[in-house]
Amino acid sequence: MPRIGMAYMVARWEEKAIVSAARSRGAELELLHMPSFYAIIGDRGLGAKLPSVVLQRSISHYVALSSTLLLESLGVRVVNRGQATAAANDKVWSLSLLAAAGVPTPVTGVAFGSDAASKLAEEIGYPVVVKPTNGSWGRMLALADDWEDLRVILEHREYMPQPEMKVHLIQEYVKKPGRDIRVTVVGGRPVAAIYRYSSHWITNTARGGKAEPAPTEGELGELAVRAAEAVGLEVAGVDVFEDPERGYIVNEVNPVPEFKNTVAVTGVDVAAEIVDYLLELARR
Ligand SMILES: Nc1ncnc2c1ncn2[C@@H]1O[C@H](COP(=O)(O)OP(=O)(O)OP(=O)(O)O)[C@@H](O)[C@H]1O
Repeated sequence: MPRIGMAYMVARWEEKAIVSAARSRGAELELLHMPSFYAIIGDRGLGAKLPSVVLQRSISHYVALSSTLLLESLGVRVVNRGQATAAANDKVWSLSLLAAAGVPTPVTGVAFGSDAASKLAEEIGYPVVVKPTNGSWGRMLALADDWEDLRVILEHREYMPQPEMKVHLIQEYVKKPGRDIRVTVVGGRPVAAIYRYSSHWITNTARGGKAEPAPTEGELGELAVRAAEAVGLEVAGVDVFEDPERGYIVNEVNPVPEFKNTVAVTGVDVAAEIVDYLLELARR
């Protein structure tokens, strides 16, 4: 049996499900607890003692990226790769890759000062969404119906000390039908999909929306796979909006997706799909 591993920080529902899926396949999944882990960059001797394939599940974007790059320097094959994780963690980077691959996305612009941001919002057309380039769980997302709203949002951002707050990512507001879609892609296949409903415009389940199964076959699944591939992700949570005129458009791709709700709603064993993919890579 090939050796596989999982880099993690805290064992959420997902990490526990991955451990059980490996156990039920008789596979040994070695747990690499990132807060206790350290290594010299490029130490191939240490790399030889580690599992040849490691799944990255660290909850912090920063730890996930740095520990992936560190493990890669030791010669470990990490899922997802560092390059893909870096791109997915940055909305400007990932949206650029999606656009280059011809994957439809919300019209998005970037401005680096308040005047420029106001001109950009005019060009995109109100209402607009302002989001951090590296956010998750819908944190710090703001909706501006007009210039007055945008002025207040930009003023708040100007006073925030974080340098990334000077990068204004402004996006058209997509008139989605009270829901969005999360497609989970593993190894180039759309394994499960759910609709996430909410009366609030932020429909992520992380904010408490309800969910239902969505189809994985056909256009939706194919688009999600193209999006994951464009960013180089092997395991991905692809967030898709339904636009009344353009149809499916990809909002973003997540490199360490949560899938508890997806499993509860669809019954698909996402953890088993991930473990099978790791085992397949480790056997190569
Ligand atoms: N341009 C938009 N138009 C309409 N709704 C949007 C738009 N952008 C985001 N939303 C809503 O806000 C939610 C969160 O947005 P987004 O996914 O960009 O934020 P996030 O912080 O990266 O969340 P996560 O990474 O947890 O999915 C989306 O699921 C969607 O419901």
